[in-house]
Amino acid sequence: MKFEKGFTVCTPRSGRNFLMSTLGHSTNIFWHDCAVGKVERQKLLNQQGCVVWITGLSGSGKSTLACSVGRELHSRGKLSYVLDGDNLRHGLNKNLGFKPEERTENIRRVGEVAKLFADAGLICIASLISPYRKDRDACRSMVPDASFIEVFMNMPLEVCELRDPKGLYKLARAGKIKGFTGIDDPYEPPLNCEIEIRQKDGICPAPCEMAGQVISYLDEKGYLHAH
Ligand SMILES: Nc1ncnc2c1ncn2[C@@H]1O[C@H](COP(=O)(O)OS(=O)(=O)O)[C@@H](OP(=O)(O)O)[C@H]1O
Ligand SMILES: Nc1ncnc2c1ncn2[C@@H]1O[C@H](COP(=O)(O)OP(=O)(O)O)[C@@H](O)[C@H]1O
Repeated sequence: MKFEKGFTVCTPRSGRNFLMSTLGHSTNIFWHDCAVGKVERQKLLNQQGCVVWITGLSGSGKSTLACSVGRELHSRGKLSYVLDGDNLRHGLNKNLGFKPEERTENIRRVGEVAKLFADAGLICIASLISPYRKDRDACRSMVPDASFIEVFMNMPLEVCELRDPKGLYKLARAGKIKGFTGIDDPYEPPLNCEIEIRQKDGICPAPCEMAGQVISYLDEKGYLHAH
């Protein structure tokens, strides 16, 4: 019997029903449910698991915002975890470079990890350039119940380039880094983000102000309490 796309209910000799599936390169794999589910974990933590996905150019302030939000949530007794693109490339994603298909795989993996953290009941804050719209949209569609909150760091390239804390724009302009986002690799701004952080009268909001914008959104949408 077909259950849903890719899944078949099978009843082996034990008599217990399993969902058997074929996904990607994996065949004959089974989904095992556990007694404690997301709802119970969320009650324990008094919060709703979700993914706050911060996207923007290098130097736009993604990591700064991610850490400020994490600190503010911690001070309110809420459990969060930051998945930072640069940091994950030191471990989980160290076999990936910056070719388009490698960035796509980078985003896919982080999307899957973020989905697990959200299922664990945490407020998962992912901060990656994630320059391609289709990759971000794929992550959005992985997370259930519309609990994917896309935050666009809408900082002009000139501001990011002026900051250049790691000297990477300088290297990219000198042709010493190829395929640098915003210079010779595209950044596709979101069309449907939940939150946009931008300059006001040519001034970037302070980190605590940017974090306040995200925290207010989470509070208004009920993520900071169990339902
Ligand atoms: N070619 C190229 N383009 C953009 N960025 C580069 C590149 N090479 C190295 N770096 C450094 O890698 C950090 C971005 O990693 P991400 O995993 O967030 O990138 S991506 O989402 O896969 O595009 C990025 O960190 P942030 O400055 O924090 O964004 C850079 O430090
Ligand atoms: N709101 C802000 N106002 C002024 N400077 C900022 C702000 N946010 C970040 N910065 C500075 O900009 C630089 C890049 O920030 P960072 O968080 O590392 O960006 P990203 O993670 O997008 O590369 C850092 O030097 C940081 O101190």
